[in-house]
This record gives sequence, C-alpha cells and structure tokens, in this order.
Amino acid sequence: MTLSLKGKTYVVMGVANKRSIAWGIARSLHQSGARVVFTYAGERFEKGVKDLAGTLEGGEESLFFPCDVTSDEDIDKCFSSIKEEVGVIHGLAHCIAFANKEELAGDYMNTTRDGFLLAHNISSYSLTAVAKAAKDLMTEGGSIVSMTYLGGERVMQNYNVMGVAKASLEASVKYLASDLGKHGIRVNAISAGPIRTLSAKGVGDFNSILKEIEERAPLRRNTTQEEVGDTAVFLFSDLSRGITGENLHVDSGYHILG
Ligand SMILES: CCCCCCc1ccc(Oc2ccc(Oc3cccc(O)n3)cc2)c(O)c1
Repeated sequence: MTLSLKGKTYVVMGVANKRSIAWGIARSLHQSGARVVFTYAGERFEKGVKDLAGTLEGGEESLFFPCDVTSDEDIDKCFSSIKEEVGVIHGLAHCIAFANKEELAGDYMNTTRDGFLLAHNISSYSLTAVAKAAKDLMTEGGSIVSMTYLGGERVMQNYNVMGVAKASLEASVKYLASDLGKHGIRVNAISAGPIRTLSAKGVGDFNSILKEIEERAPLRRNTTQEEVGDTAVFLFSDLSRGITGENLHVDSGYHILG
C-alpha cells in the first residue's frame, strides 16, 4: 500500500486562487501522481484556475469545468461533461462554502431566513448534490473529501450560521458514507485549522483566532494548505481504505483544548 495515486483522476471543486485549500489539495494530488480535473464557480474564476494549474508540470493537460453548485442542472451538465472527457474518476474534493459576511459577525440570533438557507444550500447541500452526480463516475470505487471547521462542532465567535451549516455538512458526510459504502465509495471530512484564504476575509476578527492558536494549540503553530493537501491525499489513497464517515482534524491539535 502506498500514497502513490498514479493513474488515478480526482475532481477538485473550489479553487479560487493560490491560497485556496482546494489548491493545496490539487498540488498534493499532483505530487502524488494523480490527474486533477478542476471545477470552478464561474467565469470570473476561470483564468485564475487555469493559470494556477499551468504552474504544475504537465498541468496544462488538466481539464476545467464551470460548476455553480446552487444549480442541479449545472451540476448534472458538469459531471456529464467530466464523464465524457475522462470517463472514470477515483474521488472528489469538495472545498465549497459561502455565507453572507454580514452574518459572520455579531449574534448568531440575527441570522436571516434567506441567509440561513443560502449558507446551507452552498455549504452543505452542495456536497450531497455533487456526491450523487459523481457516484456514477466512480465505477472503480472512490473517496470523497469535504472541508469543515471546528465551529461546526462547538461555538466559535463570529462563525455563526457557517457553523450551523458545517454541522449539517458533517452529518451529511456520515449519511453519505452510509449510503455509498456498499458502492465502494468512502466519504470523509477534514476539519482544518484556520488558514488565511480569500474566504477567511469574510469571517470577523480572524486574526485573533490565528494568534490564539499559535499561543495555545498543542503544536504551537497554525495550519498550512500543504498539510491539509497531504491529509487529503491520505484520505484519497488506499492507506485510508478502512476509514469512512470520519472527520479528521488537521488543526495542530487545537480541537482537544477546552
Ligand atoms: C471564528 C472563526 C475563525 C476561523 C474561521 C476558519 C474558516 C475560514 C474560512 C472558511 O470558509 C468560509 C467560506 C465562505 C465564507 O463566506 C464568505 C467569505 C467571504 C465573503 C463572504 O461574503 N462570505 C466564510 C468562510 C471557514 O469555513 C472557516
């Protein structure tokens, strides 16, 4: 059993720029010999994703598909295009979330109905929708990895409605693992420590949590894109063949503290 993913193809959803966790996963996959297929949220991200992929040796061969995860039609079109182009895939990284930043500060109680539904639509339901669409392409078995954060397990100031959506995502991981195990498909989450991404700009007082982690986390340092990418490769590889429905914390151990 090795970490090599040579000859395997993975779909990575959610690369926005070089700081994206999805980009860290794509880079680790590439280093492990895998072929990466990218989906992106819309035209405005297309150039960025293609330029980034071009920096990977042989990256220009990568494939790119737009995918608006709030549209079932778009998801179906995206995965039928991927099926046409590559046929079989061996896994999928879901690195997609959104909430109105006005609701990621202050009291959770002020969450609006629309804000709640939007956050759950994009940050939670989208995993179920893409897992269903990707299932038929994973004819040789597969591994699905999604991204979550500690704020889905316990209250983290300012995370608010995204925390409630992540709780929903984490439960979805377990129900999807239960459904898909019989088809040879595993479903897991990585609970990453805070990383300074484009998305992180939407969360109030982000800097103070980074500082607290440096001072208090068992490893006394913050989490990097690279180590999240490497854990994803582990979850995509046969080394994790006995793991499904799990939530692996890659957070310098912070989650064990009171
Ligand atoms: C108290 C929490 C501090 C650590 C937060 C770590 C984290 C950082 C980024 C995360 O991903 C998102 C994704 C979208 C998101 O919503 C956004 C982002 C930017 C602008 C905007 O209008 N909404 C908020 C966080 C995430 O789920 C978790």
